[in-house]
Amino acid sequence: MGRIEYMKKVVILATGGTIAGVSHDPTDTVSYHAGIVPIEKIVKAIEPLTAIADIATEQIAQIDSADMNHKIWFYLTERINALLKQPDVDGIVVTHGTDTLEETAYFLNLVVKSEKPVVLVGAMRPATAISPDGPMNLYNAIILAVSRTARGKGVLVSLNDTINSSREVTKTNTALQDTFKAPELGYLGYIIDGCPHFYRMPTRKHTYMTDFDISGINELPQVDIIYGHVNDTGILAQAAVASGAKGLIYAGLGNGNMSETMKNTFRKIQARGVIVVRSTRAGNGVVTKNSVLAEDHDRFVAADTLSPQKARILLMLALTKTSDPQKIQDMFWTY
Ligand SMILES: NC(=O)C[C@H](N)C(=O)O
Repeated sequence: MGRIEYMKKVVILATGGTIAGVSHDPTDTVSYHAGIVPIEKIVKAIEPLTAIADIATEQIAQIDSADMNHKIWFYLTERINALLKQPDVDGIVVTHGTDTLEETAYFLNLVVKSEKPVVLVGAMRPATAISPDGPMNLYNAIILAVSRTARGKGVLVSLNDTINSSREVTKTNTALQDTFKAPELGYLGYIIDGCPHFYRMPTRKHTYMTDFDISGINELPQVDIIYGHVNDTGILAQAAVASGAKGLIYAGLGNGNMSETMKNTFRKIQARGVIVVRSTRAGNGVVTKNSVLAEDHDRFVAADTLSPQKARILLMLALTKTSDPQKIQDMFWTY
């Protein structure tokens, strides 16, 4: 391997989160305010970054990721697509709060149109902690963003020395640094001593391979998530539709199963043209077109291995193209 001939360029789009968080006491790890420290200041404090890339920063937002919204998603998408069209930009890093990071990552995974690396990163400890995780996480994210091996693998998520696919990753622990995992399908790889090690490839279509283009639209159809439980009444599902939902994700029991009450509720809702997707509250596993619901195969869409919150994103985008349940089912087997 020869020397790097020119400095690769990475643009960091900062949205806030704990990586930019401030606490009163440096020993606090969960009591703090997210989204305070400007990205420029964070970058300046990480000396080794200057050796690996030419870095530009844009402060897109400064929020706790609980306040992430579709408007910011649209703007992020527009910026990322425009920046990645520039020949001098090699990759993008998005700093983000961890609570909804996986949702933004999967959304971008479906709407960014480039093979160049896009990496989402955050932190579990605020910037003011005795030993914050943000600086190392950001360093690793930049490493990935300039890496040839990260190209064409869809939007990636990197925290705690790991590399995850945005489709599969989820936050698994409320407070610990070791929280971003794809519990069942596994990490794509690790970053060790500033070097990415990939072991797996995402197999589902992403980024430049998808059919989704949001450049001509400015809002997504309303899709709500209904959480399944014993003695479910269907009232919340009906309320969602009454308030304008065009699609519902059912975080169902086991393999997307449901009570007779919910079957009847969802059949009526589906007959009105609202798309009903069966997902699971189990946290792992594939939701299939199972035999228990055989007579409803054509009525309800199966979410495959997507979590309810990611199924919601795919359904919103699918509804920008079609409201045919069969075509939407195909998209759930594809993305
Ligand atoms: N660790 C974090 O970033 C959590 C924070 N509440 C956020 O999502 O913005």
